[in-house]
Amino acid sequence: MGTVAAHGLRKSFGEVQALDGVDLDVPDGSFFVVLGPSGAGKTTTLRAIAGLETLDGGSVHLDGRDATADTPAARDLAMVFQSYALYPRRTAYENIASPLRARRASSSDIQAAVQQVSALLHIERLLQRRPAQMSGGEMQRVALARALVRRPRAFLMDEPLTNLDLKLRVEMRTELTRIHRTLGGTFLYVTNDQVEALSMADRVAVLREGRVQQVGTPTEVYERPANQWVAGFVGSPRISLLACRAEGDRLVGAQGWSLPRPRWTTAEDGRPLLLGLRAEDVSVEKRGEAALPGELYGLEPLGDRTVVDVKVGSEMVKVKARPTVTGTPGERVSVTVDLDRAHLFDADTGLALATSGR
Ligand SMILES: Nc1ncnc2c1ncn2[C@@H]1O[C@H](COP(=O)(O)OP(=O)(O)OP(=O)(O)O)[C@@H](O)[C@H]1O
Repeated sequence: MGTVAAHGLRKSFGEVQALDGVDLDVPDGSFFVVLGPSGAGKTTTLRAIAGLETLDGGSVHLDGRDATADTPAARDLAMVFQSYALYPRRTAYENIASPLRARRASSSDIQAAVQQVSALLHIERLLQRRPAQMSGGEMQRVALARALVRRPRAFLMDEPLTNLDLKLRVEMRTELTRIHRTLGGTFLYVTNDQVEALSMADRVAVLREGRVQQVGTPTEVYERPANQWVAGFVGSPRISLLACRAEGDRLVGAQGWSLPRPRWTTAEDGRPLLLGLRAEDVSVEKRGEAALPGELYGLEPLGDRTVVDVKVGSEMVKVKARPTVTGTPGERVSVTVDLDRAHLFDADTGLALATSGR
């Protein structure tokens, strides 16, 4: 078993309210990612769960038992940090073996366990090297192996891929998902990288200023963001938000445009709203009924696609287009909107509007 539950975690550092009532329910065997920007409280949350931080309030339950007062060792959790924290004078083998030695396992058991985890991480050829003789990515694998070699209740991982170059990071994302599937333990992983969160997690909690904004599958968080902030934080290019209000069967933009009111929205007339458009749900290539008149502002070629910036009045809409798209700044264009995929937020509260039947 490996369920981790944190309820109402509160922690301040002087003036800074790092955790402001964090609730997390991490199911046994899940790959659970806490996603948030720098300073959101991700590390503090992990440290609190690990027992490394004294809390101002809240509780931590492990496998259903209150562990709030337990020592870090009694919690039986393994931490992996972005700094590898390997013993510099010991070989990779000795580093990986160290948690088992501390438990006085027999040397044949240690050898079998180190071999098994090294095969899983493809690091057999590194076992006799010391940290100074390894690359960052290799050290990261050894650090992971050291965490994985014992079977803790859960693994807590604090941005473990941050120090790797892009290629290795992409590789390690796939590796971690594979390792999770092979080992079947509970992974609680924190990151500020939405691609990591969306690609690896089976559940994501989005954290901002010490508060959980939304918990859901990656698809739910992306497709049905609970509020304007989550919509803006998750997704690249960033979602475009246009000020508007509902009037009868129309949606009327502050910049003078008007679109048919989406059938699914329950907004009352006149309330200030924000229309959220993801770059893949709009296009500049064709004209249609639901179109925003605009002016081409710039093109950002990204190889497999080009992001087109279109100015609609004084607001900007980002459009994902084919790499072959052409245009000159200043040119009049029209942005076609897939209204069934658009989002509406209350401009005052930032909350997503209740939808009917979507
Ligand atoms: N020991 C400390 N003393 C004072 N302030 C702290 C301490 N630890 C964290 N903080 C503050 O608490 C807030 C949350 O920090 P935390 O490290 O948990 O954020 P984070 O989401 O992990 O950020 P990052 O992605 O940059 O690591 C930040 O404002 C940080 O400056």
